[in-house]
Amino acid sequence: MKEESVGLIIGVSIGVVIGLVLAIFAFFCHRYHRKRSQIGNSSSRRAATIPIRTNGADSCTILSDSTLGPESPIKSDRHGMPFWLDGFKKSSSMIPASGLPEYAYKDLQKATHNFTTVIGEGAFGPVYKAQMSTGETVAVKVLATNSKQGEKEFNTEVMLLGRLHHRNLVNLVGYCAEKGKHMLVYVYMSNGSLASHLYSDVNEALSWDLRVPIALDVARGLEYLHNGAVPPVIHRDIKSSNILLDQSMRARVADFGLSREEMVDKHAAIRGTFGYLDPEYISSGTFTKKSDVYSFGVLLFEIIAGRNPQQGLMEYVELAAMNTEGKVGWEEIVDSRLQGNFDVKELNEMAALAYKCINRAPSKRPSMRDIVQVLTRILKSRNHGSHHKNSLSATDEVFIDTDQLENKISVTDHRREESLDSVAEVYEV
Ligand SMILES: Nc1ncnc2c1ncn2[C@@H]1O[C@H](COP(=O)(O)OP(=O)(O)OP(=O)(O)O)[C@@H](O)[C@H]1O
Repeated sequence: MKEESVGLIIGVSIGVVIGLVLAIFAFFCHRYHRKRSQIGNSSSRRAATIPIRTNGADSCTILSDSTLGPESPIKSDRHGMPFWLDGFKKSSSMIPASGLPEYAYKDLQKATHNFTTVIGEGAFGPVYKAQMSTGETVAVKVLATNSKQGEKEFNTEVMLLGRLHHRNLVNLVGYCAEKGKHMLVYVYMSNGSLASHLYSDVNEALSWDLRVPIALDVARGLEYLHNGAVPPVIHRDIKSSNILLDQSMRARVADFGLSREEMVDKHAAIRGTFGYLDPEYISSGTFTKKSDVYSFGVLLFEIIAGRNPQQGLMEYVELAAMNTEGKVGWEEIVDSRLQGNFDVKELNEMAALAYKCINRAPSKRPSMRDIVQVLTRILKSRNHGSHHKNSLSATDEVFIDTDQLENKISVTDHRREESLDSVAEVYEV
């Protein structure tokens, strides 16, 4: 009996020990599997960082892989960084990211007759006209230097323009990053830059009738950048040589090498073009949408006067503004080549708008949306005759509070662009 109970106790003890071992094993197995599945989930949700602009202080949009979808072409390296941040070694990754096709070096070489068809030269490098074998004509900008800054601007253009589409922007149609060369391929603008029409002795003086629609085209391009693009874009270098004209003399905004989102960059060197720079930006180092508005105001005066802002245009404007004392008009600043061939009312309205844009206080400057509305109205009354009942005078403060409107009507960027377009279409009869 004694022996039997000892055996029973030993048996129970062994059973308990085995049970405990099994329980501990099962517990660790469970924990291990849970951890594995957590790792799996978190890596599939890990944020992919998509550089929107890599010029200067990088500004990024964070999208999760799940947002991108399982078939997302955007690949991250083991640190979760996109490949194309690493220079251009893996530039083909930019194709799906930018949505732009990559052109073959040899095709561009052939289309430009071995890079002999130069049509311009900018800070970025030479620009060539290229006749592709498909029949399309394009403009090819070749990055002249291998500097880091140049590469950054190349990256900026590809990433930025690849996602921006508007008929008043010079759309990027592709790029080439081959054989150590970096090239940007654009829609060809057969009438060259606005500057070449304002200042060239070869081209005839631009008629007044064309100047107002050109101003509206530029305003619409900028309005899209400020309010249609997600995230918004500030151009930072609005000037007449960055406005290009197509065969019907419709204008598009070009050159996004300096573009970036709104930012404070007190320590960075002032960038942009002398004569067009917002004084507030110079003193504070803060570049905002209103700094683009200032440059646009200078451009409007340049269009009116046919004078270069780098050669004292604004002093001339300030003198005229003092003389007018709000009563007379701006006739004295009009391009002398127009010799009376301009509409005085339109001129006064456009100059009054330009003067608002160059107000020293950014908060007193109109937004690009306001500007589009005013210029649209000017052209609308041109088409309807100057005695149109509902037309508004230049002195009326009619800037619509579109922010308030926006709160009421939630529209997608696309629809918003379309609705603005339909307002602006009015003059295109
Ligand atoms: N898409 C295009 N179609 C036709 N001509 C173009 C095109 N892009 C540029 N050009 C021509 O090449 C010139 C140089 O252009 P680019 O944008 O490189 O420099 P920029 O704007 O004149 O000067 P910067 O680089 O200093 O701003 C333009 O003035 C224009 O005459």
